[in-house]
Parts: sequence; structure tokens; C-alpha cells
Amino acid sequence: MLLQTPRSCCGGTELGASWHVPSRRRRSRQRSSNIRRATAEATAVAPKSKEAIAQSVDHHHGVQVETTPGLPSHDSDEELEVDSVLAKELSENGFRSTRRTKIICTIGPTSCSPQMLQTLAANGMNVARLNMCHGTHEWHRNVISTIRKLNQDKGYSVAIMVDTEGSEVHLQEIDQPVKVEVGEEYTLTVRSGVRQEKTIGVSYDAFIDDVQVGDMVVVDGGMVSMEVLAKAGPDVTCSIVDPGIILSRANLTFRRGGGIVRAHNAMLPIISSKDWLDIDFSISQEVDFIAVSFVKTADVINNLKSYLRARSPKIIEVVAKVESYDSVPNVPDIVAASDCVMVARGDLGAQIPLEDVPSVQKEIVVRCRQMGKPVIVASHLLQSMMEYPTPTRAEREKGERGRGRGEGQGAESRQDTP
Ligand SMILES: Nc1ncnc2c1ncn2[C@@H]1O[C@H](COP(=O)(O)OP(=O)(O)OP(=O)(O)O)[C@@H](O)[C@H]1O
Ligand SMILES: CC(=O)C(=O)O
Repeated sequence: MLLQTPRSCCGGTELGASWHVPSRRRRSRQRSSNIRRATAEATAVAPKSKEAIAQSVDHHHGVQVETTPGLPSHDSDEELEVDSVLAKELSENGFRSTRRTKIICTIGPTSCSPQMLQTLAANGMNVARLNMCHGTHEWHRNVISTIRKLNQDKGYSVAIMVDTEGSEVHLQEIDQPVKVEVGEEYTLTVRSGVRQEKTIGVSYDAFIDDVQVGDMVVVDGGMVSMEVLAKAGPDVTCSIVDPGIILSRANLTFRRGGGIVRAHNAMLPIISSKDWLDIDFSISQEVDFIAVSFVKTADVINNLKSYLRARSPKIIEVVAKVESYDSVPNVPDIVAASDCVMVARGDLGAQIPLEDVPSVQKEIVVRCRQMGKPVIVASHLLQSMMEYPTPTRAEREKGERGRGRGEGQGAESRQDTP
């Protein structure tokens, strides 16, 4: 196991993401990755003594470093060197080791304290992801400055990724995650500020027009599914079909006759006016990466890149999130236009049949590797660890296979957001 982060202090979804920078040999034949430059910028901090690093590794017992030399290679393709980090390398180079599979952690309220961020950094977090669906600019600014201070003072090299909200339909804020059971009835409403039992607000007014009786409303890519029983004015009554936990501002998709209803947000722009504000905020914070949600075509990436060229003194890398039905046919162009691609399996799995996700993931990983671009595979890597301290055998095996072959990219990474 490469890494196991601490357990969550409260319930929530897991998003694990890793990225795989192509092998050194391949990189040397291709343009050097912007990711490495951005990471190098982030690493230009006070060096940490070997002793201090060794101590911090000892101190944070969560780090489990693969120390067994001579494990069989997992890869028949010699180009794809097995990517693990040895204890010796960690103690000599700290977390600026040559491990090419990086670990991205989404930071939320249970992980934003300086102590928790330090624990995450000490356990191998390479990038902190800030999801702009949640939190205020002030909250995000604090997290960024805590991470920068850790980099400065402790010699970590954690980069910052801002992930835009995009044009998604989502639930309004709720105080606590809600556990829902089969057959329970919930009302989804476009009335704002409603606080009634079993009633949850929806962010998008046209929801009420778009959804039809009999549709299946899928929450957070399948964490919960509910069938629409009735519509009345601004309210939609639904019955829970697949039970689970509903989180604050969880996103919604709907299915009709087994297929995704694509029209529901087709008129919304990919980069909304709120996203542009978040992008300006990211520029002002000199973040390392901006991830664009629900990309459909390469145009949006090219547009953002030219905006960043004109506005940002710092080079900010653009990550295209492949998570919508419409993005799948455009993967080659999207990969070509972006600095990095994220296979955002949470939303992708709600938009295309689940059984198609692995082949889309594989196509993206292979294309990125061919083009020398980093690729991130996100969501549900170690989902069972939401409830149990150790990963399942299947998760462990999948992670190992992905790490070795560059297919799953399932390096053992996990973060918790409440
Ligand atoms: N900054 C934050 N403030 C409050 N809650 C957060 C924050 N970031 C994440 N969360 C909570 O953690 C959950 C998981 O976050 P994560 O970013 O992994 O998922 P998501 O919102 O489904 O992602 P995406 O919007 O990219 O599909 C969210 O649904 C939300 O409840
Ligand atoms: C990370 C993300 O946005 C997803 O998996 O949908």
C-alpha cells in the first residue's frame, strides 16, 4: 500500500484521485509536463532536513511505505515503470520523491484545520483540491494560506487545485447528511430557503419543468436514487428506490426510460458566471490548477486557457473533467487541448452506463499517456473506507493493478470530505 490517510471524523463521500505522470523515459521524449513545473514551483520552499523528514514520517504512522524490494513487476509494458516510492527515497527526498502517482485530497470542513492538513501532507498529499461547489472564498482563501504556510515552514510541496462548480443541478445546503431508506418519500422543491422535514431545495428553477413523473432522480452519481411520484407547483414528490446518504449540495441527474435526460441543463453554459468569479479568485490566489467541470468540447478549454494567458501572471494548468455524456465522443480533442485530464467517475457514472465507465477511463488514460499528459482518476477509489478502516481486497487489488498498468490509476489514495 502506498498510502492510507486517516479516517474521516464524520460521514461523507469519498473522492480519491491520483494522477499518473508518464514515465521519465517517455517524458524525456516529449515536452516536459507543465504539471511538473507547477509542482516544482510549489516545491521551491525551504528544504527540510533529512532528520526532520524521517521524524515526520515516524510521527505520522499512517504512512505505509512499500519497502519490500523485488516485488514482481505488474506490467508487461516496460515503458510503464512500476511506480512506488521506497522508504529510503522518502527519507532522502521527502515528499519531493520521484513517485509519479500523485495523491489529490479534496479539503472540506473536517480536513481544513492546520493539524489535519499537515497530517495529510505528511501522509503524501500532493495536491489539495478545493471544490467551488462548497464554501466561501474566504474559507478557501484560509485553506490556501494554511497550505502555503505548511509548504513554507515544513518543506512540503502541496499544490492547489480549484475545481469549478460548472452547470450542474444540485441540492441546496442541508445542515447534516441525511440517511434515507427505501420507500421513504421526500420532496424536492425549487422554493428557496425551505426548512421542512423531508424537503430539500434544488438549485435550478427549471428542474420543475424538466423532470417528469416516473423519472429516476440520481443523487451524487448513484449514492441515492429516487423515483418521481408527483409534481405540484414548485414541489416534486419522490420515493426512495436506492437508499443511502444524501449530502449537502449533492448533485442531481435524472434518468428516463433507462437513459440520462440530457436536455435538463443543455442550455446552461459550461463555465457559468459564478465559475468566472471563482476563476478570477483562483488567479488572485495564484493556484496551480483549475479543473473545469462538465467539459463537453475542447473549445471551453481553449477559451479558458486564452483568458488565463491574458489575465494570470502565473501559469495555471487547466484540467478538463470528463464527466458528461457529451464529452465522451470528444475525448481526443479534449485531451489534446488540456494540460491534464480528470476522469471524474462520480458524475460520469451517472451520465453513461456504469459498465461503460472502465472503457472510457482506459481510453483517456491511454491517450494521456501517449500525449505525455498527466491523468487523474477520481472518485470511489477506497469507498468502503468511509465506514471501515481497511480497504476491501477488491479495492486493494484494483489499486495495485491500476498503479502498475496505468489503467486504473488506482493508487491508494483517499480523502474525506464531510
Ligand atoms: N469546501 C467544502 N465545504 C463544505 N462541504 C464540502 C466542501 N468540499 C466538499 N464538501 C462536502 O463533501 C462532499 C464530497 O465532496 P466532493 O468534492 O468529493 O464531491 P462532489 O461535491 O460530489 O464533487 P463534484 O462537485 O466534483 O461532483 C460534498 O458533497 C460536500 O458535502
Ligand atoms: C471528482 C468529480 O467531480 C467526480 O468524480 O464526479
